[in-house]
Amino acid sequence: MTVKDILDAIQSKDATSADFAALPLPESYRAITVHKDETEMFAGLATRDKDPRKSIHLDEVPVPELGPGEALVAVMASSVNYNSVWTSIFEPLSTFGFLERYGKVSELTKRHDLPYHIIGSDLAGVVLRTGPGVNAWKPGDEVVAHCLSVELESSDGHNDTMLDPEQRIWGFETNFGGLAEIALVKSNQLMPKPGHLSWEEAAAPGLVNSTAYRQLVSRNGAQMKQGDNVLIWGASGGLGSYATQFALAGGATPICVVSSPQKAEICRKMGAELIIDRSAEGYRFWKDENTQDPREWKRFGKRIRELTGGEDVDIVFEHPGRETFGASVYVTRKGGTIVTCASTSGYNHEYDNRYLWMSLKRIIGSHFANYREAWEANRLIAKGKIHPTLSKVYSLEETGQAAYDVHRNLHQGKVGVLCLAPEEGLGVRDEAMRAQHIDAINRFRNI
Ligand SMILES: C/C=C/C(=O)SCCNC(=O)CCNC(=O)[C@H](O)C(C)(C)COP(=O)(O)OP(=O)(O)OC[C@H]1O[C@@H](n2cnc3c(N)ncnc32)[C@H](O)[C@@H]1OP(=O)(O)O
Ligand SMILES: NC(=O)C1=CN([C@@H]2O[C@H](COP(=O)(O)OP(=O)(O)OC[C@H]3O[C@@H](n4cnc5c(N)ncnc54)[C@H](OP(=O)(O)O)[C@@H]3O)[C@@H](O)[C@H]2O)C=CC1
Repeated sequence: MTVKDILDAIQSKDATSADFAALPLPESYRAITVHKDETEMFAGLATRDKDPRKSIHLDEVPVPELGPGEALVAVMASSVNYNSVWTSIFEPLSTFGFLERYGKVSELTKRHDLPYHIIGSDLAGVVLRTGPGVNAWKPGDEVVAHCLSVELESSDGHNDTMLDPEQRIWGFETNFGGLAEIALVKSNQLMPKPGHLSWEEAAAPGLVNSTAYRQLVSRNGAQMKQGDNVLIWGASGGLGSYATQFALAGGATPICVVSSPQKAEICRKMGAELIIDRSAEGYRFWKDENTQDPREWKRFGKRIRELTGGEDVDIVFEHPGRETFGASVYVTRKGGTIVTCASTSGYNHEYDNRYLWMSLKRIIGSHFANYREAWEANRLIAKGKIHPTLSKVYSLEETGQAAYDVHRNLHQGKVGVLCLAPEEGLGVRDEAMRAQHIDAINRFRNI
């Protein structure tokens, strides 16, 4: 039995759940990995010069044992997230520490502590097997998976599962991720695959869409409302392309920050009208490595006021971190919110706290999403209210290049990866709905 037989079953129109359940599992499968004995390979290099193409490998690996509450999924497509870039450059720390720590939780979690890390935090595919205690999903189900892995043995996580002390990001802080032909997930990561999308389109939104939903829309985040002005950094990037759609769909006004006319055009195509090209404007929020320039914050704020007709922003959707955070705090309206989920340009932020406390602003930390938030975000995709922002699709063999593109900010929106899917465009089950939204689905393609 090989993965080819699995693919044949998925592509045959009449395979039933019983047929999938009867398919023997292969002994091994192909997966994107980083290697524990290479974690020092980039020592001494600047972040920018650490090249994911050198650390990312395509290996044949054994199928992991299936535990209670888990599912093995045949992965048709996945996508590249920035967390896989971090893993591949071993920053801010090697992810093998996470696997070692997880391996100590129980006899079963020991499986995760391996000399290789199978990475990837998105997938679209078909359930192959479910473990004991799984009733909601069965072999043959077409699914996407969100990346929240929780144990939920402590009371702490039972109001909001993101607060579980054993909360992990699957494929980053756990092994057996989605950039592979087969993945191991907890069954409470599974959600229905939107029928109007191909495998690679369905795999693209997952992580960033759920994150942007919690960060901007959810009561756990900024609770955006109609009429809010929302400043969105990297508005045509992974997170930003969903934040922009949420702002528009929710009756808010996005002020999109991008770094090229091409990216500005993408934002216009999404329906945004207020756009700032940070490269063209030449903002230098830092005079040197240690000193910010408040005059530049003010120049940025003035530009926002010009665009909004004199208003400041209610919410800043933050993730660049050190480079922009001082400006983000400054330009937020009195009583407004800066909601942050990352620090791509550096995690030691500096801002002038007088502008925070005197103007009663709030900083909210946000991280991924709980199952319900991920479900609601996926539901919006399934209803055609929010669309994938897939630009380019790579083969599994080319994942290193795909991660390099994201690391170097050469991409737009999301970058997809075909895993078992032999070509793009497969897996669409609802052609009528697709036809209704085809222009929006293709907005980011091949630009
Ligand atoms: C969905 C996608 C998301 C993304 O893309 S996010 C971007 C990528 N992710 C990242 O860049 C984050 C990567 N992770 C990290 O950098 C680290 O992961 C953290 C900085 C988040 C945490 O570091 P750590 O070393 O794990 O945590 P500690 O808490 O500093 O150290 C653990 C030890 O410190 C003890 N400790 C914790 N809090 C306290 C306290 N308040 N007072 C005293 N001790 C404390 C603990 O118990 C434990 O101890 P013991 O080692 O003995 O188990
Ligand atoms: N905590 C969480 O749950 C999550 C955290 N993240 C983190 O968020 C970050 C962004 O992820 P994602 O959106 O997928 O990445 P992308 O690279 O797809 O998009 C980020 C965008 O941010 C902009 N940007 C990058 N650097 C700077 C800078 N120095 N100043 C201003 N803008 C900048 C770029 O847009 P432009 O050049 O056009 O301005 C870029 O397109 C990563 O660090 C990632 O790890 C991501 C998802 C979930």
